[in-house]
This record gives sequence, C-alpha cells and structure tokens, in this order.
Amino acid sequence: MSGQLASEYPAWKKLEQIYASEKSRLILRDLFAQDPARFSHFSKEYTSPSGPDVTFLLDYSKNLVTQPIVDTLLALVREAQVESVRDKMFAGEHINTSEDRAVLHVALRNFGDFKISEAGTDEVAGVLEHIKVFSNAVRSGEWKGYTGKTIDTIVNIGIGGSDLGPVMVTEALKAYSKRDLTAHFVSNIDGTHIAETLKLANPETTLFIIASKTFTTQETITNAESARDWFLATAGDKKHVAKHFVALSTNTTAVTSFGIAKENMFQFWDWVGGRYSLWSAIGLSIALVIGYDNFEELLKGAHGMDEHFLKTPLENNLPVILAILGIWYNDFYGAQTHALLPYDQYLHKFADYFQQGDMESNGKTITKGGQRVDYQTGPIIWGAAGTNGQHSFYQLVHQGTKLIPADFLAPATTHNPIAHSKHHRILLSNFFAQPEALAFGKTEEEVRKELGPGQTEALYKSKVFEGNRPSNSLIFPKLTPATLGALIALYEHKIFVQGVVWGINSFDQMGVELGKVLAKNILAQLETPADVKGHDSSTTGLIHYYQKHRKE
Ligand SMILES: O=P(O)(O)OC[C@H]1O[C@@H](O)[C@@H](O)[C@@H](O)[C@@H]1O
Repeated sequence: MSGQLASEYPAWKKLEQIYASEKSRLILRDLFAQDPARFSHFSKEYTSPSGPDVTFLLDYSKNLVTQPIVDTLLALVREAQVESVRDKMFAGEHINTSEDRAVLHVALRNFGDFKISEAGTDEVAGVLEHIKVFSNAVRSGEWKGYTGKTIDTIVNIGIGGSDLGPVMVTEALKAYSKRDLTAHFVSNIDGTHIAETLKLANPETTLFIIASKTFTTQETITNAESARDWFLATAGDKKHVAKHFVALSTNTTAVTSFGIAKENMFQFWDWVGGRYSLWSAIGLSIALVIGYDNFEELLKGAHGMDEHFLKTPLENNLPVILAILGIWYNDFYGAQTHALLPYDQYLHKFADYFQQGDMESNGKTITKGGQRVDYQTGPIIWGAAGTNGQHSFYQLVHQGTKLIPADFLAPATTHNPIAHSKHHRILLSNFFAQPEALAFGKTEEEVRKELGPGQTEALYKSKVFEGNRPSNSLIFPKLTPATLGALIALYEHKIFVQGVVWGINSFDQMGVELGKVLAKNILAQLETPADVKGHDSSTTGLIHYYQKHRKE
C-alpha cells in the first residue's frame, strides 16, 4: 500500500537478505567477466514516443546489481503501488495529501492527450500564449521601456524553485540565447546580490521579472521592493513600473498591491510545486532568453518523457530504473549521497538544480501515514561539471572511504567544436574513463608490476584503486532544448518513484518553515540588546556579539 513503511514490504526484506548474502560477490570485475553481454543487458536507449526527436543511451551496467536484484527492486516498486500513484498524479488526484493539492507539472507540458480534471489545467494554453506574445515583443524590440528604448537586460528576482530552474535552463541552453539580451538572476536576500546586479543595469532598458508562487517570500519581495525603489529613483513616475515590472505568481492580490498591472502578471496554479515550476510562467525568463519556440521544445521534450514514464513497463521504464538503483545504494549499501556529474559546461547548474528538486522533495522522515521511517530517504545531491571535479573532489570518490554512486552525463556533439572538436574529444575521453576507473580500479598486483620492486609498501598500497564504485552513464547526441526537457523530466520522475517507495510526500516542504518563523522573531529583536529574549545562550550570545560590533 502506498504511504506505508517501505521496510514492511516483502521485497524490502528480500533485498536485505540478498544484500547480506550477495554483497561479497557483487564485484564489477567479476560481473563483467561472467557476462560478456552485461552492457546490452543493463543499458537502454530512449527514443521519445512523441514530439521532437530525443534520444539517449542510459548505461547502468556499472552498477552493483544482478538481474535477480533488479527484479526484486522492481517487485518493491510494484508492492509500493508506484504505478497506481503515478496514474493518480497524471489524473490530477490530490496526491500531495498534507496540502490537499494535485501535483501537475505534467499538465504544464501536456502536448498529448493526458486527461486531467483539475481547475486551472484548461488555462495552461492561455498562459503559454501570454508568454509567447510577451517574449516575442521583448525580444523583437517592440516592447519599449518608459523612454522608448528597447529592453536589453532582464533581471529575474526569485528564490528556490522560482530561481533555480530558470538559472539552470538558461545556462544549459545558452547556445540558443539571444546575445543582445542579458539575463541576471537575483535570489539571495543579501543586499550584495541585488546591489551588484543593479550596477550592471540601466533603468531605461531593464525588465524586472518578479517570480514568486506565493508572492510572500521575504527574500523575493524585499529584493523586488529595492529594485522598484532603484527604478523609480530614475524613472520618477510610478506609472512607468508597468513597462519594467512583470510578475509570475499564483497570488493576484499581492501582485496588484505591489503595483504590477494585472495584464503584466503571468498566472500559474497551486498544483505546480515550486521545484517543478520551470515549465510554468516561472519559465518566462527562459522564453525571453532562448525564444518561445525553444521553450516549447523544452516542454515537448519533457512531455515525451512523461509519456514514457506513464506507459512503459517498469522493467524498461528509465525513471524507474534510476530510482531503484538509487534505493539499492541508499537503503542497502548505506550510501549517503548521489553525485550528478555532467560532462558539459552548459550543464554546470544541473546538480544545484536537483539539489532542490531531490532534497526538498525527498528529505523527509515521516510517511504519508504519519509514521517515522526506519530507513534512509532522500540522498544528498551534489556535483559539478566535468572535468573540474576531477581536479578537486574525485580523489575521495576514487579512493575515499565512502561509497558515492554517480551519474555521468555527456553530449556526443558539442555546440562549440573549436579546434576541430579537440576539446570535446578530450572531455569525452574523461567522461568514458572516469566510470571505467571507478568500476574496475587498479589492483595491487597491477601497481607492483607498474612500479617495479624497491618501493615502500605504503606507496604500493596508496596507488591501489579498489574500484567497484558504481555509476550510470547517460550519453545523448546534443544538448537541445527537447533533450534537456526530457532529462529534467527523467530525474523528476525518478524522485517521484523513490518518494512513493519510501512512503513519503515528495510534494510538500514543511522543513523550510521553522527557520523562517524564528528569523522573523529574531528580526524584531535585532535593534536593542534588551529585546533579545526567549533564546538559548548560544543564539543570545551570537546576537549580542552582532549588536556590539555592527556599524550600521
Ligand atoms: O515562489 P515562492 O513562493 O517565492 O517560493 C520560493 C521557494 O520558497 C521556499 O521556501 C520553498 O518553499 C521552495 O519550494 C520555493 O520554491
């Protein structure tokens, strides 16, 4: 039953037994030697079932699994009724039970025929049209600032899901961008972020996009007010705000009271989770940077993955495969983290994006049924674009004491084939080499042979790579908007599957609340030392130190 403790499923118990009895035999060198066809048994090619052509290869053969283990993990997915919950999500049922909301990012990119019954889903096409018309007007220069000049700078002000998606996608698809339109993203409440950004902007030619689902987020509203003050300091008349400020939100009342005209508001709905919102009006900055047609390609690429996820049997279902491999390491091997390692500079924000996507979704300890889990849930997500990581943290990944499952991603073709693609060949040689080194390592025997006699024992030993470190490799022809859309949706659905197996609600974020409430209380006490009340001695001591040393 979905929402129950994962550890109560028969398949879970079986996996515990398999882990105990098989672990010592799950050695990649041996598994590959025993099965010359291991690559074809454990790799799958994705082809988009509809929409623009998207294809990629997922090779998961370098994982510590056998077919019986994969089968038992799939049995776990069945016992957790993942397929039934998936169907409920696609139908618009309120699977976000704590907030009594539907979870319908798939409705934002429904270029097919998913039948969804939820208020607002019939308005999606209208908002896309609004995005299209507006982004075309700004990009073509038809939309003018208050002095009649065209817009050359956009500043998206938002945080969390209202920032990370647009940042990641505009970076990832920079090759498709309009070069005479500069995009900035301001998120942090630290005044430095908005102040440094405004130094680069001209009020006559800058468009501010205030992106906030709730339109109550302290950081975003404070940054938006400072941006408006900065703008009005030059523009003077409040009526000019209409040409330079638009809002992306579900909260019409708050948007209009900020002073943004209703026609400059791009609507979305409470069934769009913040970390799943780049497909909604929150994607306006994406459409401005890469053009509406490319934005639509991104959505269509994601829709293709939605169809794949909805209709493909579990054993061939790529989000399911990624999910079960993650569960195997997270819950049976005790891995704490999962690394996302794109060998593509354009994807340098991919891990940051899925830090929120995964950790805010599955960083939970209470099941939907209200029980405390007795197993690990969401992993720590981290990573960086290759090959930079190789010269910093890969040492620990190769020879440290921790098991770090990783996904390697790369395009076969670069957008920048400089020096006859020499750079890209070097990049890809690393993309192929790292999973190989992690999986197969280097034995002491090999080290001794290589170094010859006469070295210290410590040196022989320290040059050994134990290997047997698992990874997935995902290679695609080129990073197009549709391909990126499919990749993002792949990981979204992976997170979904894991959340259902763990019995948690992947779609609320109660864990962000407590700190917000405490900060509000402390903000009211910061002026005067005598007001600092109700805290532990550590917090009181820290605030007193600040009060003693602040200059302004
Ligand atoms: O888009 P708004 O409402 O400003 O929220 C921005 C972010 O706030 C955080 O506290 C989280 O809840 C995120 O999921 C959300 O994306």
